[in-house]
Amino acid sequence: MANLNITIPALKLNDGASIPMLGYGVGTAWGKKEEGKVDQAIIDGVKTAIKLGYYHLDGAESYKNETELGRAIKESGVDRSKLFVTTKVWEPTGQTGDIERALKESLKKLQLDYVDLYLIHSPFWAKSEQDLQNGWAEMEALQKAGLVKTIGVSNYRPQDLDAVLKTAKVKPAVNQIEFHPYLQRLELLEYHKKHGIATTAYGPLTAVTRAAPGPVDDVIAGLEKKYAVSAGEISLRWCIDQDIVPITTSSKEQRLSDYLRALTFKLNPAEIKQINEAGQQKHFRGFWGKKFEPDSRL
Ligand SMILES: NC(=O)C1=CN([C@@H]2O[C@H](COP(=O)(O)OP(=O)(O)OC[C@H]3O[C@@H](n4cnc5c(N)ncnc54)[C@H](O)[C@@H]3O)[C@@H](O)[C@H]2O)C=CC1
Ligand SMILES: O=CCc1c[nH]c2ccccc12
Repeated sequence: MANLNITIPALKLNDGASIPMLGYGVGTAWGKKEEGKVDQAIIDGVKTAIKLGYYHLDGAESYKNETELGRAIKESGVDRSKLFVTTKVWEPTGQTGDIERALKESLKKLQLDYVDLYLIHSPFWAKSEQDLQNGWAEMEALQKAGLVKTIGVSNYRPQDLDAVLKTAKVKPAVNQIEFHPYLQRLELLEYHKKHGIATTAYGPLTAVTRAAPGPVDDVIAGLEKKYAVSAGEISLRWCIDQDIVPITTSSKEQRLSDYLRALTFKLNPAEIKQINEAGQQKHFRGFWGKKFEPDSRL
C-alpha cells in the first residue's frame, strides 16, 4: 500500500479555529445498536485512519461508539493537540442542562477534556423556535466554559439557522449536512456563505456508491481517467474545491489510503460545473428523508 504521507490541509472557521479538509466518520459504517460491549474493530478502524493521517475524527453520541473512539485516540499515540475531534449531541429534551450533561458523558467516554467541535445532531428534536434558541444558548455556554473549542449544528435548514441567528451571540461555525452531486443544497450553501458558516459534508460518495448509476457517471469517468484516480476521489475533491469539508469512512485501509489521493490534484471550475450540471438532473437523499419533507431538496 502506497503511503502518501500527506498532511491534510485545513479550512479556517469563523471563530479562528481550523478544521482539516477531510474527515473520517466513525458513524454509519459501524453504527452500534447498543453501547454495551466494546467493539475492537471500531478501535482498530479509527487507529488505522489516524495512522494514515486522518486527524479529523467525526463521532456522535448516537453512534454509541465514543468509548471506542476514545480508546483509539489514546492508543494512537498522536498528541491530542494535533487531532480534531467532533462529537454531536443527540436529541436534547429542551430542558436547560441537558446538552451539558450529554457533553460531559461524551467527554468521559472519549477520555478527553474537550472536543474540537460539538454539534447539535439535527434540528428535528425542537418543538419550537425557542427550543432551537435555548439549545444554541447552551452550546454557547459550553464553549465559554472551555469544554468545546468550536460549536456548530448538523442537518439545519435555512429556517432553523434563521431561528438560531435571531438570538445567537456566537454564530454556528459549522453546519454538517448531506452533500453530493445529487443533493447540492444551493439555497443552504448560499445561506452559509452569507453568514460565514462552514459546510462539512456527510455522504460525499453517495453519487458514486448508493445512488449510482446516474447522470454524473460519464463526467466522473472522464475525470477519473484524466487524474488517474477513482470516482470516490473525484467526489471528495469536488467537495474540497468548493471549500466544503467531506467526511467519509471505510473499514478498508486500502480505500482510506486511496482517498488521500483526493489531496493530490485539483478540479478546474469548468469540471466542477460539469459535475454540478449533471448532478442537478437527479435528486437523491440518503439520510433523514422523511424529516426533510415536504421539501427534500432543502
Ligand atoms: N450528521 C449526520 O446526520 C450524519 C453524519 N454522518 C457522518 O459522515 C460519515 C460518512 O458518511 P457516509 O455516508 O458513510 O459517507 P460516504 O458517502 O463517504 O460513504 C462511505 C461509505 O461508502 C462505502 N463505499 C466506499 N467506496 C465504495 C464503493 N466503491 N462501493 C461501495 N461502497 C463504497 C464505504 O464502505 C462506506 O460505508 C459517517 O461516518 C458519519 O460520521 C453520516 C450520516 C449522517
Ligand atoms: O449521523 C448519521 C445518522 C445517524 C443518526 N444516528 C445514528 C446512529 C448510528 C448510525 C448513524 C446514525
